[in-house]
Amino acid sequence: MTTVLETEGLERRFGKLLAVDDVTVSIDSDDVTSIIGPNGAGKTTFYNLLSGRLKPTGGTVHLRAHDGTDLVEITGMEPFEINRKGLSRAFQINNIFEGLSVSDNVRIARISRNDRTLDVRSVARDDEELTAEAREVIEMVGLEEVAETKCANLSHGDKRKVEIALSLGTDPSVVLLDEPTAGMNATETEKMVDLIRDLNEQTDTTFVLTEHDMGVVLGISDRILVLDGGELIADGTPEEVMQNQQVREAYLGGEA
Ligand SMILES: Nc1ncnc2c1ncn2[C@@H]1O[C@H](COP(=O)(O)OP(=O)(O)OP(=O)(O)O)[C@@H](O)[C@H]1O
Repeated sequence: MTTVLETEGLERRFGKLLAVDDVTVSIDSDDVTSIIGPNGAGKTTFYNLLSGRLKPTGGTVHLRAHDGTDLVEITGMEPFEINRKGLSRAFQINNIFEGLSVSDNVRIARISRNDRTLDVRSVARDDEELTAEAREVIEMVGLEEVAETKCANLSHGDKRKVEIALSLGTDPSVVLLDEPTAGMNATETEKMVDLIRDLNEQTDTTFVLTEHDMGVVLGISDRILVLDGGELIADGTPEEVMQNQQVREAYLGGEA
């Protein structure tokens, strides 16, 4: 077991409200981890604290960088710095350049990763390397057939794959996904679940996701973290979490 991401006593207050309340977790690199909880439980705030969009009012966050052996503290860093350290958040499609092809989108993600500038000459000079790197990422997510298609013309499912490709293009140690199957039909959902599981197993990247669809959560997760009222009320395997009485009451209304 290798810890890739760790929070200790993480807290975020908004006035009197504790949106994230003393959350301590360590995420294992072998696991696909899902974060669930009812509306307002603190999932988005937790993600925002991990990715640097919000500063915590207490506690710490540590990350194992892609090429590093030790955990480094990322608490309070700016989002771009955290991204450079190896934590990438895949937003729901809105960071894709719709007018560009899949391949060009991934090339841009690689350029930002490699500290290359968007200067045309430097892109041209690095062209072969960049193209090979982009192709590798595109193959990882299974978008070879639409590599030269403009993103605006892709299906919803393929756009979500591009979003994952953009994250992978930055060589992350951890990718945070926001509801990766939202808006997908059953076939697309199944393919996305398989893709995330395969990538988690076959790459050095660890996937963490928030998801409302319990079918997806149970199908994809090695481990589930349950937030309620900002507190971590359960942390375990799907079986353990589904058996947890507090989870049944708080999250599933005691019906499960
Ligand atoms: N910027 C903010 N200012 C004040 N309160 C906030 C802010 N952001 C979130 N909150 C509050 O913090 C709590 C947690 O919200 P958060 O969005 O993190 O929950 P969530 O689990 O992501 O919910 P959902 O599933 O509905 O997206 C809620 O009570 C919310 O109203």
